[in-house]
Amino acid sequence: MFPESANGYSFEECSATAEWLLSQIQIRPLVGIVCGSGLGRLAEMLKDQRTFNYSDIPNFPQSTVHGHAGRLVFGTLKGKPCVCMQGRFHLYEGYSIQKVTLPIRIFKLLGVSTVILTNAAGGLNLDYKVGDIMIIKDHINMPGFAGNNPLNGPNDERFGIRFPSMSDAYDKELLQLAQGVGAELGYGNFLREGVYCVLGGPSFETIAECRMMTKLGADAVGMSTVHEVIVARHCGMRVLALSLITNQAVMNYDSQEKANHEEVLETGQLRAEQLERLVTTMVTRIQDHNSA
Ligand SMILES: O=P(O)(O)O[C@@H]1C[C@H](O)[C@@H](CO)O1
Ligand SMILES: Nc1nc2[nH]cnc2c(=O)[nH]1
Repeated sequence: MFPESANGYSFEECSATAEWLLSQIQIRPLVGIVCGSGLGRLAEMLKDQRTFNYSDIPNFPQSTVHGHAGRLVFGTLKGKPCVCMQGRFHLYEGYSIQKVTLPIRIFKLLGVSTVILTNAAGGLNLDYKVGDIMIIKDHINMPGFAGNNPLNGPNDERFGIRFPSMSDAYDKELLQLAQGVGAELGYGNFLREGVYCVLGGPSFETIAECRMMTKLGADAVGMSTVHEVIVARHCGMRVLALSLITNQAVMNYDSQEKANHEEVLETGQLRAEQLERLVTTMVTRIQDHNSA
């Protein structure tokens, strides 16, 4: 069925990883950041860094994708304690969905209350341009429709409830803050708000699939984030998620365009600085909450 069966890491295993990390660092992060494909430079903005290779962290999977460095970076952004994943895990790497989302539970156990996720995505909305930044207001979870949900398996109430709502997945206050900060920074003409649709990847989508997703109400398509959002909300953290539109999804049979990972990484480089400024400014303005 799905890789490595339904069961994830136990609360005790997650706690062991979190305690190992806490024993190595002085700071107690309040904000957790996940960097999308080609967007890892964000982690370099942190001051007083303490960096761990994923290979050195107990229970952590390894990054296998170009553009995902595979490092967990602790530090401060304008004085606010943060932890940043410089590289995330994806279903198509062959990891179970529980393994893909393990770091989010570790964030929670480290004391994080707000999670900011970034990703690279294909633009489905015909008004979107390459280089637009889309604040995610909602998602469509395609693997979830097929029964692949990170909360499958026994529920441990120490993380969260059995049946969490997802109608409030994306925090409205953070979304407004992102809009406000974006306007202040002069990003008005490339800042969007829309619906992200996740697929398993690693193949990019067909023209018919893109047309279908557009009809379903998706504005952008990608291969990550949603599973992390579900796990973050399950354990009560607030979520903001941003998609960088790195390429236009191919919607026409006459088109010669083909989605490719190189273009995704190149667009990441072009907009990295603006995305970094948006995230860092937001982090300084976030009010701390203990839970959502
Ligand atoms: O980690 P993200 O969602 O940013 O990565 C996207 C999806 C694939 O991993 C890759 C395709 O180019 O970029
Ligand atoms: N599925 C998918 N993921 C992406 N990540 C970046 N661009 C794309 C895309 O066009 N499709």
